Amino acid sequence: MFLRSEFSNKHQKAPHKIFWGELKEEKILSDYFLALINPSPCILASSNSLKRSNSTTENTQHPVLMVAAATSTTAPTWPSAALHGSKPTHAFPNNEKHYFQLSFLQTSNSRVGRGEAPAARSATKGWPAVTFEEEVAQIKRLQNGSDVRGVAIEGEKGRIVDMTPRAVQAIGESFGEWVADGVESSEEVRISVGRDPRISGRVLSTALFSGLAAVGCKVFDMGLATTPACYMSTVLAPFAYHASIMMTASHLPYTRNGLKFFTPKGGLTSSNVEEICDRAGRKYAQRLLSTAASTVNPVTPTRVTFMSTYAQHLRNIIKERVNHPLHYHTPLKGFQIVVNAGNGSGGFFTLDVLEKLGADTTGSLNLEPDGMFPNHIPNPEDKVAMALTRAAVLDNGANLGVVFDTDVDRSGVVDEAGNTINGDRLIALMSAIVLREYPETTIVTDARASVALTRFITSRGGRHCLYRVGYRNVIDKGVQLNRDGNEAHLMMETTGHGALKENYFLDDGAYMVVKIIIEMVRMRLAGQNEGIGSLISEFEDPMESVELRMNIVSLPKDAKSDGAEAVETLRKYIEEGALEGWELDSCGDCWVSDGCLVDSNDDPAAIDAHMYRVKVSDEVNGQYGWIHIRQSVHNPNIALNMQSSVLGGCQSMARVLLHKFLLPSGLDNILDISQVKSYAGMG
Ligand SMILES: O=P(O)(O)OC[C@H]1O[C@H](O)[C@H](O)[C@@H](O)[C@@H]1O
Repeated sequence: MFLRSEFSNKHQKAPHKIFWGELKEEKILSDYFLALINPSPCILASSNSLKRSNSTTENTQHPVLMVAAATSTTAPTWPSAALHGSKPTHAFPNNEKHYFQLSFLQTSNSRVGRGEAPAARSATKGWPAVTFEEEVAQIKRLQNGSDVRGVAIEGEKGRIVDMTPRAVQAIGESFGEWVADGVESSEEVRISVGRDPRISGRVLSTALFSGLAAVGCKVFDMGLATTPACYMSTVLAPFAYHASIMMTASHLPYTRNGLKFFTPKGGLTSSNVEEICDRAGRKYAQRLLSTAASTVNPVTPTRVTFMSTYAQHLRNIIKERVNHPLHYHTPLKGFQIVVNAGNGSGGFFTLDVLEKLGADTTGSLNLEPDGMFPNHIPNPEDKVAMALTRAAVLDNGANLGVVFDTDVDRSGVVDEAGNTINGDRLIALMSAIVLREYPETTIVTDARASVALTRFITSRGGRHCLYRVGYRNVIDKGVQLNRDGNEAHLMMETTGHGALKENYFLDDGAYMVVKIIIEMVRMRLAGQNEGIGSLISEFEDPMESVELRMNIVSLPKDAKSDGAEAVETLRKYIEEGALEGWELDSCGDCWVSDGCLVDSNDDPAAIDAHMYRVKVSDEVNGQYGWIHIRQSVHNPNIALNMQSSVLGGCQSMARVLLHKFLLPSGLDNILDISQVKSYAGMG
């Protein structure tokens, strides 16, 4: 009898799917292995050799099949040296009973993956059936809010490859069907695909093309592209595709990859993506459990050079809005703008937008796409990225520095004095620009924004709506406010994601920069020479601002529900008055003037992660800070953000959290609270 279960490998500190087996005959085991690995070369290692040769197994391009002796005293000794490039052979003493745990740890560039050996499984007599639901769940777990994200190549300790070509193919098929369902006419469904420079992009996009083509879609390959460009390919003539997919994992490590989906109506919502992943999971599982071999059939998509049309579109916006009285076609003449693309997809902005408009871009950094991101993570929240850009601006005496994330849906800037403008400060800058154009408009942000930002917005006549973390939540809230008659022109997350009503409500880092550049030129034309940073000179940073994480240490399948329970438990503690001076923020109809949020408003989108913001006061200072607790979108952890207007305020909040909540509630059994302990000075 064989059992199969999830299990945490203590050496790898990560969950792995395992096969538990009691094996009597050499033949069965070796047949199973041969069928499973054939024809790919693989490494076969015992748990001991794996322990000893971790580096070997992690660096290899071959799948690793781990064979760990479990409880048996007669467990076989596998060759301690890993076998490369050949099928494993091992003589088992006949007619002896052996107990094994078999686990696929990692795969790459391989036709064999965890859960991807259908023929082998069904052909192996007596081997346990893999449950359909489990395989569906694997694909469903790739959903990350409104995106798909997963590990595409080996390299991360404790993470298995789950974004495999077959998974991507199945998602492509179900997205193609989903799009076709929404197309009224009988015309052929046309879908474009772009990607960032990640090294897994080429192989995975081949799988995506194949999936889309398999359900009858005509596929257009944009090659290296940006996320906003993918959306724009659905609206700009003559392209106007029915839909588009951007393959990217944004600022995540080079090992990850992901998908973002668009139709002319905008980005898909979390529930759309859930539906697509559910459908894809069924396809994937059916295929996996059938005896028929399944392969990724290569198709040749039509290659399009959309990025040059998109760059021209951005140039036209700048030309038209600046409307330069002397040189209409080169409105950026006389400006030096340094771009740091972080070796992601943003380099085009320097060459095809700024230089063609007359800007000097000397001093720009990391423009060459490189899917290993050798210099730093392309991310405007990254300290190195911002510091290098600041240095480049100051060294070159530039007027502006621009930092893009990998796929250019986020950006940050540096003003000519070297002030870095990201997070809340970027929202303040954009608010100043937008409120000039649309007085009294509502600005929607996530609830990690500072009280000072609310003050900044309201003092300029605007209204501030704080909403749930997650850029789609923020954007959807803005869409809903407009639909309900509350004009909201700017929706921005503190991560740098931002959308404008005038730009299709599209999450678009390039458009933010376009707006800032237009304002910079406009200011100079109006005789204001202080530079863009002067628009936020009154903005105050919070006295203290901290983010801590608590990893959820339960089994992966329980992590989501355990995370939700932890967050909900804090809510109950606060509602019951267990934490003196702590009060849940609430904002009734959801737009407010003085900054508050409880995540109880599940309109327009269903709650994808539990989160609350809590106001914190004491007798001496009155209300001095807030704490925001939430489930992470990407990883099994709880994020804690705190801000305080008094020195030591964040530490005192951390202490209360530790002693009045985490320890008494017993949540320290499912959460790793070491960061909180150490911040509270107790670690
Ligand atoms: O939950 P975390 O790991 O902190 O990530 C949260 C962030 O994830 C992505 O980057 C989304 O694009 C953001 O909208 C979100 O704020």
